[in-house]
Amino acid sequence: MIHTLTTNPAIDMNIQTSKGELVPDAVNRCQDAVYSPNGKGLNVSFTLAHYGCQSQILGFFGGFTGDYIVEGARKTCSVDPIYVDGITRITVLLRAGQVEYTMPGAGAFVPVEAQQEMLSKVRELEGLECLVTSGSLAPGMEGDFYDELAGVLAEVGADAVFDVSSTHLASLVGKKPLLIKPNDDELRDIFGLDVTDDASALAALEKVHELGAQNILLTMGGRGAYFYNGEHLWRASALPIKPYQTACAGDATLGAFLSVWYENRDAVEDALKRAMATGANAALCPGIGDFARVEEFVAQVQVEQVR
Ligand SMILES: O=P(O)(O)OC[C@@]1(O)O[C@H](CO)[C@@H](O)[C@@H]1O
Repeated sequence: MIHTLTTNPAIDMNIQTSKGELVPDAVNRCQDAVYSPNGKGLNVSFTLAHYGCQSQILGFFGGFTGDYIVEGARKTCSVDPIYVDGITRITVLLRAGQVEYTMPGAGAFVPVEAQQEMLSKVRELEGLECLVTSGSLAPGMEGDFYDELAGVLAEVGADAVFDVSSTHLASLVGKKPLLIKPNDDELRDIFGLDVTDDASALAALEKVHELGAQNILLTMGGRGAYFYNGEHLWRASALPIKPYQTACAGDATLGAFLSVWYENRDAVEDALKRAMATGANAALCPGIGDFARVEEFVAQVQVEQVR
C-alpha cells in the first residue's frame, strides 16, 4: 500500500475579498470562505482515494486545527497521526480579483522525539510499499530527517517518492528515490536548471536522473509537464483553464499520476493524461477539488513521447 507523509499539514482557508482588491491599511472584508483539511501529502491521499487506491496518511498534528484535519481526512482515508504540542497551521489562500495570495502559516513545532517516533512508525508499518513524502518541513525539523527517512525506506525495501521544496532535495536524490516531482521553480532553485523547450527539458532531467532520481515528473503549471524515466521523455500539455487557486493542483497531479503509474510503469501516457486533467480540475476549485471535469479534460490532454 502507498502511505503519504506530511510533516506540516494545514487547513486551507480559501477566501475572496468582497471588493475584488486588497487595499493596504484598510479593512478588507472577505466572502465565500471554504475551509478544507489539507497539506501536500494529504492531498495526494485524497486524490488516490478518488481513484480507488487505498493509502494511509501519516503526519504530525496539533491543537484544534490538527483535530479538524484528522477528523476530516478520516472521512475518506485511514490516518495514523502523531500528535505534537503546537497548533497545526492554517494556509490562507486569498483571491483579490485576478490576483492570488498564498499565505501558509509556519506550523506546529515537531520535537526530535516525535521525529524519531515517526521514523520508528515507518520502519514498522505493515504492508508499506511506497512512501510519498510531500510539503515543507515543520518547524524543528531539518533536511537530515529526509536522509534518515530514505535510509529507513531502503532498509524495509519500500519505494520513496519525494515532492519537497527543500534545497536538501539536491543531495537527497543521491538516495535514488523512485520518483521526485519538482515544479519548474524548484528545478531552478534547487538544481539550477531551466526548462524552456524539449531539448532543455531532456538535458535538465537527464542531469537530475544522473544525480540519482530514478523517475522525474516535472510540473510547470500552465506550461504542462514532462516525465522522464531515464530512458524516455514525455511531454504533456496543460489545459487552457482560468484557475481559481493553483495551490493544490500539483498534489492532485502527483496523486493522479501515481494512481495509474505506480501499478503499471508502462502506462505513462494514461498516467499523464489523468494527472494533467486532475491537476486542472483542482485548480478550478478550493482545496483538492471535486474531480467533476476530469473525464472531459482527459480527452483534451496531448501527450507526446519526445524521446
Ligand atoms: O508549506 P508547504 O507544505 O509547501 O505547502 C502547504 C500548502 O500550501 O500546500 C498545499 C497545496 O499544495 C496546501 O494544501 C497547503 O496549505
